[in-house]
Amino acid sequence: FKFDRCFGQNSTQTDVFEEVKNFVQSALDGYNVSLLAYGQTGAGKTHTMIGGGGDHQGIIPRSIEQVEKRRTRRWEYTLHASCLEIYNESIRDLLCDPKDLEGKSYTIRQGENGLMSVTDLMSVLVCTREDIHKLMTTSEKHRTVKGTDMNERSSRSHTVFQVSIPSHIPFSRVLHGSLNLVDLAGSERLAKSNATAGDRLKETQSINKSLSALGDVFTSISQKKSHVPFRNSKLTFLLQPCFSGDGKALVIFALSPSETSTHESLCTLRFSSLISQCELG
Ligand SMILES: Nc1ncnc2c1ncn2[C@@H]1O[C@H](COP(=O)(O)OP(=O)(O)OP(=O)(O)O)[C@@H](O)[C@H]1O
Repeated sequence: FKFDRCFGQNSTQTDVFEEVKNFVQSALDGYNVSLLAYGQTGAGKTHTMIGGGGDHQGIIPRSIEQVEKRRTRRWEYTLHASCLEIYNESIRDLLCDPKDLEGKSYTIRQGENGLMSVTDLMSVLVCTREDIHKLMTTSEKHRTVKGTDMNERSSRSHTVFQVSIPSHIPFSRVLHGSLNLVDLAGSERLAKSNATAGDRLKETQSINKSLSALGDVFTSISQKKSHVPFRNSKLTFLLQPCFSGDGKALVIFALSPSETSTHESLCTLRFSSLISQCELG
């Protein structure tokens, strides 16, 4: 397998972030940028994307901060953030109090400019570091996490942080870039997480189906097919602008060092191999 970069056990999130810094900033130049964390349960996707406090902040808070920092007096832009999860192929607003979800209908719509929007989704203006932290705390509180044999706080959904960035270049046009930071649900086999019955089984089947739809999209792109099946899952439909046209995508693969995870690690590496063959626009 060939990688762009490999980080070992002693790497810090700062090492990883140094690599992605310039990438996320291209959202300011009008690109639809997505950064996804992929891997089996417990491998460290959420740790990488969300992280903890202080020096242990993950990629999501660092990226939003990084983009916010580039504001100059000549280059005006605003950051509007929203956060959703895709659970059993349904969208939930993670910034909305669960008590207030009744009557809301979350549907993905494609605008005339090709960009996606989700109806009824809450969007907040982000101006300061405190705004980012508030956003992270609220969404963390509302995410669907359950204990499995592999991770006592396993994410059972795909979490998508979206930042839309309309920016006005003086005497020029308005750009509509976006940053989509995605913490994917685990890619493990059913038996591995012992999710073999009830709700947990349904969740895992739904996760596997949508990850397989993501794989189908990358297979079609790598084979330069005229039809790419974006509409086969909510996740791929939502991220369509990032995987075509003015899109940019970067995937971080999280691997478990344990020998018992060899099968899952190989599957993850095969997926990474497929993605490295894709050319976007
Ligand atoms: N690089 C790391 N350094 C320290 N702790 C880590 C690291 N990676 C993961 N962990 C810890 O391992 C546990 C599992 O990690 P995490 O929740 O990020 O996995 P995940 O891949 O998101 O799993 P799931 O798909 O089940 O949500 C957590 O307690 C996390 O803090």
